[in-house]
Amino acid sequence: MYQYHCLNNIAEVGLKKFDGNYAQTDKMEDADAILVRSAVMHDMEFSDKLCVIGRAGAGVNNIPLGKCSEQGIAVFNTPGANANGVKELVIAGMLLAARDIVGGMYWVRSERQNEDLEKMAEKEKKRFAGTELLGKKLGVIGLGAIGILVANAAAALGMEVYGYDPYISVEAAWKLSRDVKHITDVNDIYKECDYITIHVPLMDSTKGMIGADAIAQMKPSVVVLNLARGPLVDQKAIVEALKTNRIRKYVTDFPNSDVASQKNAIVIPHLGASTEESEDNCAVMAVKEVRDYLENGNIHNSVNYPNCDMGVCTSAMRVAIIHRNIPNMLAKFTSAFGELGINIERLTNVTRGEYGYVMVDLSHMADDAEIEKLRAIEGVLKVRVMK
Ligand SMILES: NC(=O)C1=CN([C@@H]2O[C@H](COP(=O)(O)OP(=O)(O)OC[C@H]3O[C@@H](n4cnc5c(N)ncnc54)[C@H](O)[C@@H]3O)[C@@H](O)[C@H]2O)C=CC1
Ligand SMILES: O=C(O)CCC(=O)C(=O)O
Repeated sequence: MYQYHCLNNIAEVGLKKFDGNYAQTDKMEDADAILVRSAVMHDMEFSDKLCVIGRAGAGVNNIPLGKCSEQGIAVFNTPGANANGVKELVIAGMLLAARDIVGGMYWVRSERQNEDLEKMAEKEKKRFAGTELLGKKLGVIGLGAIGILVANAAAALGMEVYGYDPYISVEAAWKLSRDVKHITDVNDIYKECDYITIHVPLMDSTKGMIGADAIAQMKPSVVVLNLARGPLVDQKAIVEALKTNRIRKYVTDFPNSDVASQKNAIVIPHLGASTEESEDNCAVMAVKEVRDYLENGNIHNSVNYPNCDMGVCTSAMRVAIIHRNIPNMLAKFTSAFGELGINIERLTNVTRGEYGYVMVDLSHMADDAEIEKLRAIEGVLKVRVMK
């Protein structure tokens, strides 16, 4: 029986994918698996029992990846599962910035008892007028699951789309509309575009990516959109730019008091992935990944360990070993099994950066004492047995 613990609300349709071999626990220390959305996990301690964290979403900046890797805890996310939800909010954000729809709605509400409302509306509407998206230049920074959808949708709306992503995957490049102009210098986006939207992960290398230098190059009429993570945009610089009308609007999904106090900020309470569809997709994908890992040792969409798939074990026993990626590890494992007189029927060894992962299907069951010998090998971080 496996136990899982939810740090956030995880959609029911996903939790239902756990079968009778799983029970939910309120105690994190008892869990084999944790499911999480945005809860910040950096100060949490993890028990030796914990094998896997399933992030029902894309960003993993709330999870201490280094600590997890060192403790042999696999971390998964759900690439693309909420991308459409975010894309639609980005398009909505551009529309809300282009015309003062919200200001107009508030005005109508404030005058709702006025008998002349209909007539007044025709007179007052010029205060809320704006521009169209058609023909405007949109710069998309980061062409992953979300950036691609935004770029393609904007191109379909008749925008001139500039795309920048020096690390774009081949698969992503195939999905990108041919109407999207490939930009190799992000400064061209800052200088040229009427709308700029950022869709990169928050990492040391991307923190403050849009700062005072970038803003200084932008047109004063620019709208900057950040539905990725607050700190990607230097908060002091953006507040200053809003105060001095150096930019037209800032649309963000990440509220803080300073930004929310600015007249030209459109601030949303982290709603990008808060749609029924995105929540369901993320939960279902996360549970699937967690189950495949716990039951079969297979790794898909891990952000800290290499992908690995040996299907379902048909041998007497499967052993999965997370280890440091240092010389001679494989030789130590195979000779350990040899000394025990256990035949290896299948073996996969994959590495990623500092870590390696070995899965072996064995002809005979190894007992607990024999498995302990594997755990004692220097460089081994976690050993799991699946029968
Ligand atoms: N507001 C919300 O509710 C949501 C926000 N997000 C945020 O959006 C981010 C992106 O999500 P996805 O598109 O699903 O991730 P993704 O991993 O599919 O795409 C990220 C892209 O950024 C690119 N990239 C990395 N560093 C870059 C740099 N310095 N310059 C340009 N491109 C760079 C990568 O090559 C990759 O193509 C997530 O990391 C998360 O922080 C994601 C989902 C929901
Ligand atoms: O679960 C959520 O609502 C947060 C979504 C998000 O920010 C992400 O997937 O990176």
